[in-house]
Amino acid sequence: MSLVDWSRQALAPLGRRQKEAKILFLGLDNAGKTTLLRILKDERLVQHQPTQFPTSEELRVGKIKLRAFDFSGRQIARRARPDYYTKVDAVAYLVDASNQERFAESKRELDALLSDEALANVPFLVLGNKIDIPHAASEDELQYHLGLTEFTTGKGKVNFADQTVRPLEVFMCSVIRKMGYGEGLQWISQYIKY
Ligand SMILES: Nc1nc2c(ncn2[C@@H]2O[C@H](COP(=O)(O)OP(=O)(O)OP(=O)(O)O)[C@@H](O)[C@H]2O)c(=O)[nH]1
Ligand SMILES: [Mg+2]
Repeated sequence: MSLVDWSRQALAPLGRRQKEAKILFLGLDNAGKTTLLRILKDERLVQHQPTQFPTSEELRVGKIKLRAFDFSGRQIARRARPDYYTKVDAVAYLVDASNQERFAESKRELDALLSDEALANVPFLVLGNKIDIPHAASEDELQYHLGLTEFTTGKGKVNFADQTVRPLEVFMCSVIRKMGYGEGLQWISQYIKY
């Protein structure tokens, strides 16, 4: 930690600042992570270059303050992330639901994340994006291809008495139409504890 960072931390008023939850936006390249993050951040729909370096943004979902981390989905960059995997409160995993050819690849990546020790018990929101494209997979089809059919935990209110399973749900969305992801983020925000 640099001296500047250290003094900034030391001077932050204790307990006054609301805690930020840490959420990772993951998924293959071209899934729509950066487009979603930009819309959440400043409501703007912008065409992006593929992400090169991780960035982070502060967001708000309801009362919850989030620090969202956006990564490159390209394979070569995926290995460089473990540093970011500590103390994660939630993962939003995006899949391009219109690109059936990459479902198997997306499943492999998702499986690797779900079995990553550092992310054990972290709630996962799977967003099936691009449903504005006519041949996009349905929610059932996507669940099937990602091998999640048996593992989703329910979209309703949380039953906190049963905390033995990792919260995991699939929500379909179209980021460019600004629909669907709001419900997903509301759902996952129930699991973010303070
Ligand atoms: N049709 C459609 N296209 C979308 C949607 N969301 C994103 N896109 C497009 O998908 C492409 C990739 O979007 P990005 O947000 O850059 O994808 P990314 O996941 O950040 O990709 P990397 O940074 O390479 O990992 C862009 O051309 C977007 O405009 C959507 O809901 N529908
Ligand atoms: Mg990106």
